[in-house]
Amino acid sequence: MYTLVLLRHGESEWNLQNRFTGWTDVDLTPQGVEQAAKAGELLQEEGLSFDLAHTSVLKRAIRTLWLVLDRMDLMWIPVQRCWRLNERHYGALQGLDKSETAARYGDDQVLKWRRSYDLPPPALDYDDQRHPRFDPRYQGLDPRLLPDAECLRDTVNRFLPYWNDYLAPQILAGKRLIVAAHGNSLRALVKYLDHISDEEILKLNIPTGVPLVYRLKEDLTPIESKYLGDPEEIQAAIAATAGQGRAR
Ligand SMILES: O=C(O)[C@H](O)COP(=O)(O)O
Repeated sequence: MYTLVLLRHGESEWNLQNRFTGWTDVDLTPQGVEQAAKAGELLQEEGLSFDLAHTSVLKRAIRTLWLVLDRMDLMWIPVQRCWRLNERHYGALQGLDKSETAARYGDDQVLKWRRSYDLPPPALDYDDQRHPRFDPRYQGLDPRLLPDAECLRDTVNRFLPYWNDYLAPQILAGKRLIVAAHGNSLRALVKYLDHISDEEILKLNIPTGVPLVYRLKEDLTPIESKYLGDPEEIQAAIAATAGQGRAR
């Protein structure tokens, strides 16, 4: 049996402001910092440890990982960062207030943009200065790989090569991994691992800063998965995440 830990970053500045974030590189709030340290504590209390860590190239996930590893006295383990673990690209919605967007386009439309498998949000303009092609961290990549908006299917497709090339082989080699990433890049992984249907994935919300522990069989199919922490608080955090896209 293998163990794999997934962790969405702690609360970010734009989570707090309820704005679509995607590839925008915002930092953690003080509460997000606290959530990350608490996640480290919970992981340690659970008796877990790690050999390798993976994260995106966005600072809310990187800092969350730092705080977890610091809390666990594991700052020395190798960390691999990759754009393939980034949040789903939210296209032209990035920066907009989620509730205001729902008031304008309707709750149902925003739910589809946030949670459907195959409906991408409106794309960022190719010449928009926020387009990833202008960001130095993506300079070495084939520009055709860079998204201007993604539906979850697109995120699954860019995430899977990372699973196949790094995560799965490392787990099979006996390495204990933690993956600190984002609400929708982790939905992509959970969908893949748990074989969640395109319809059911609409209902999956992952809260900030709560470790999700998977136990996997030898063939990497899940035996079980569970969040660490107080079940009521976790349910409330999941419901709050789901509710962010409704008009007030
Ligand atoms: O990119 C974002 O706005 C959040 O990290 C995830 O947002 P969502 O829960 O609205 O998909």
